Amino acid sequence: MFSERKVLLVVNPISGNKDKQEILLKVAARAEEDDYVLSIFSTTGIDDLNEIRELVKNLCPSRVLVAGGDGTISMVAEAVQGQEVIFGIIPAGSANGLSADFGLPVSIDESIEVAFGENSVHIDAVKINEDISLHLSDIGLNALLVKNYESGDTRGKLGYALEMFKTLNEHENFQVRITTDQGIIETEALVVIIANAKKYGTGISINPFGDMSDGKFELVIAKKIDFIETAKFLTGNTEFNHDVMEFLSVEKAKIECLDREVYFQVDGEYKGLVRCVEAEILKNYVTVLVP
Ligand SMILES: Nc1ncnc2c1ncn2[C@@H]1O[C@H](COP(=O)(O)OP(=O)(O)OP(=O)(O)O)[C@@H](O)[C@H]1O
Repeated sequence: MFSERKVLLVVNPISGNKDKQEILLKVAARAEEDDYVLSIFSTTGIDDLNEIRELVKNLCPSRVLVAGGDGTISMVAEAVQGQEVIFGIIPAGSANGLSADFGLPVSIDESIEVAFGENSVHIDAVKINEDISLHLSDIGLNALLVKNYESGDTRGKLGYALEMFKTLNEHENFQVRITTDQGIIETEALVVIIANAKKYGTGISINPFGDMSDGKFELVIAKKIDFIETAKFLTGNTEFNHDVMEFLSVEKAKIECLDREVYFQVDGEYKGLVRCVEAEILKNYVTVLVP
């Protein structure tokens, strides 16, 4: 039987290069106010998924709150999936793309208010090979940027900006074959994005059709760098030149890189080089507290 009054807070101590003390103190105060028994789990970066899964099974909290970036949020969503909990987010990463897509407030006080509130939505996830993505994953240019960022010395938005120059120089297009129930596309690509959501944490809206609860995900295929099409993206225009950009809304896809292995990232976590990814929607994956 799940207790109504237990809350687990999962904190990533290193995300976004931010001290989490204020969050811990404020969540503790709010939990006490609302008569919740609070437990805290601090991630280590090693086997967190299994440890949190076990902890949630044993503790039976009714709410699990996460203070971290997108990688931590996705990992905890996977850990609590299938268990009877609702999921609250206190944005504490460097980019916080997922939180932006949910329209979550950026201030700690307001996000704690939402995380202890009653308003929730079911959201889908995308299973990509063995990984779970709630937000945006991709192969190609952006995944190389994530790889460079992870191995760089500077965290936060400045870190991304510094690595962008290096990444644009290093990147090469690749040949890809994409098989869906809408047919087969074979093309050269700069990046293929598997998008459950709309925006990267930088605020760039990459998928104007994104809806995390619609039972589908989008494939965004950018074939080359084109400033006019990029400007259209940024201004929310959805009429694209199909020689440059292609969108598909699907439940399942197979993406094969034909000429070489390509960089792959899931919700901001670099996963290595891949030759093939298979993606499938998992409908109503978790329940998330929203404003
Ligand atoms: N205690 C820890 N020490 C080192 N790495 C950790 C620790 N806890 C979690 N991690 C790593 O943090 C990553 C997830 O970070 P997350 O996406 O939440 O934040 P972020 O916004 O990416 O933060 P940043 O942008 O500063 O990396 C995972 O790779 C995970 O292995």
